[in-house]
Amino acid sequence: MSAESPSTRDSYIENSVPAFRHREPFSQLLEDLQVKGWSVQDNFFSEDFTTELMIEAARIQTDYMLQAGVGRKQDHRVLLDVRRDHIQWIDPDDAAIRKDFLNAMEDLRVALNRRLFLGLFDYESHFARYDEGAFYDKHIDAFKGQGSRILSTILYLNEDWQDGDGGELVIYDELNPDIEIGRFLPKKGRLAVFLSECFYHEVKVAHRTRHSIAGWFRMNSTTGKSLDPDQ
Ligand SMILES: O=C(O)CCC(=O)C(=O)O
Ligand SMILES: [Fe+2]
Repeated sequence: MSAESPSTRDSYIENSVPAFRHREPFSQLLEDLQVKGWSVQDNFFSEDFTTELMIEAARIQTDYMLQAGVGRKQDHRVLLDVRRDHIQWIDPDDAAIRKDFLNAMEDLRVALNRRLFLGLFDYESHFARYDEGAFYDKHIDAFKGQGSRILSTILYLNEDWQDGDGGELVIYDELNPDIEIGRFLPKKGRLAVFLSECFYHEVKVAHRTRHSIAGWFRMNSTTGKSLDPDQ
């Protein structure tokens, strides 16, 4: 008998493009998170699946994208000296490959809760495009005890990304955010995951257009008095 969850098996078989390359897609990622709180995996999804997502990313026209901002809800501001990417949120009602992506991340959410008891409640995500010259200064995705974002994910979609193309994700040490602990090119199929409250990170200036899907697994911060909407 296989130990995998039924939902993983279902999405492996039923998606038009299978999301995962094999039947134990999460084990290394879960182990890394348990040991060090972050993980970078190459070829996390099947090649065809990532290609479909890249085609989708390239189709989004600038008119339908937002200049990304900083802060949530009423604190939201566009600060061009801090970040320069354009984004488009993925909607739970979206169809086709976007839906398949959300389903695959739902499988990951269930696996994370089962293995690591993270209590992840939902997932919000957006396509992001960094044009030549765009960057995102060093920042943290959630402040301790304040945010509902628990785990950050970024899937990179860029074919043939070379050293000189810039746009690296830099991750800083949890205890001493002055120390760089990892630097990763945004290569097609690479997935970066880290605890949102623990790791400062930054996107270096991109020297060509850089596509990705950034997302956050969240806990449920809705209380009887106030609703905690996504985005
Ligand atoms: O694209 C990346 O490598 C990181 C993006 C990021 O840090 C964010 O959107 O919060
Ligand atoms: Fe971030």
